[in-house]
Amino acid sequence: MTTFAIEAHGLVKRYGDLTAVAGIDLAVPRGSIYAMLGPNGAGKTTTINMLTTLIVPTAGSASVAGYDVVRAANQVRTRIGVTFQDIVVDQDLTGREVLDIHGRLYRQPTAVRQRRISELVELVQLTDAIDRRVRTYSGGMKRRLELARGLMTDPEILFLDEPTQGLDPQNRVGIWNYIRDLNQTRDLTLLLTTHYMDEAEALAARVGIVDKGRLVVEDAPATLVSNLGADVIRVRGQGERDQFVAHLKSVPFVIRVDLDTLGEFVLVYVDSGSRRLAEIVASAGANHFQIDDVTVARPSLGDVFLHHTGNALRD
Ligand SMILES: Nc1ncnc2c1ncn2[C@@H]1O[C@H](COP(=O)(O)OP(=O)(O)OP(=O)(O)O)[C@@H](O)[C@H]1O
Repeated sequence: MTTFAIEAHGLVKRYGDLTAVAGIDLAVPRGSIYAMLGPNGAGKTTTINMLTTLIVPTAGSASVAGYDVVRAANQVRTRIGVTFQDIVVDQDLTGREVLDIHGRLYRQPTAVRQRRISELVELVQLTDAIDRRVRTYSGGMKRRLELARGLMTDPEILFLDEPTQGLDPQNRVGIWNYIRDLNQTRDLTLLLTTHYMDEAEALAARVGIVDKGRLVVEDAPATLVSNLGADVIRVRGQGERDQFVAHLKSVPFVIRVDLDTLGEFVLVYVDSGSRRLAEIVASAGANHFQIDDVTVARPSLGDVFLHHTGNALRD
């Protein structure tokens, strides 16, 4: 048994001239939660589709649960669960029928299917709704049913493509709790994609930031953030901005300087915002930059994304 549930080396997917995934390396330890964070079109779904054997890589290799995703695709399939971004089930079916059909696809005997369904329905709290048509479910209930479907075959590894897309905050937190529970109580490895920074931060031991088909940086969320600096001073104003920025870059306690995507704010990463604020304000004045607005905050994963890609993380 390898220590990694998911491994990828130089994974590439091209569609004609378009490179959807441009060489991704991954090593996700067994029993951990890994989040791929990136904007729409970054290549997250394509990566998941390769890892779950739905599409064949153009180049590179990957193994899931110790099996090669191309040469041993069937072995991989019996060890994973997948939940998709969109509800893929026929909405005229009842929740129970959806789960039952999924079990049949995997040739589970009737008794096993029935046992799994009653266990999972309780787990995702759909007991009262399980015999209703999926069409009548709320968005949160459909997601929970998707989770249950992904778990029908008792997978070692669960892939979740944007598990809380389109849900309200309360439902999102509910799904997060299920995901955490699954990870802790069943030692399930989870790989999820998201473009919500709070989701990656709340759930994942490690976050890989994906942009334009590449993994630009990967680490524990707290490490990614603290590498930027303890605090970020955001400054908006008018005048000699370039001169101000050039000066900041020469100040010893300034760890990094970025501009936000609109070029509106100068982001000054420092060791201590409260201690350095007065000096930053003074140096703006000395460099002919008149401050309109200044705030001090802890950096976020959004700042990490901006720093590494030059873009804001947006839908
Ligand atoms: N079957 C396909 N044929 C052609 N291009 C594709 C195909 N699938 C994906 N792409 C392109 O590959 C790129 C990556 O898409 P992908 O869906 O993997 O991104 P993503 O990060 O999952 O985005 P989202 O958050 O919107 O799901 C996009 O430019 C997309 O248009």
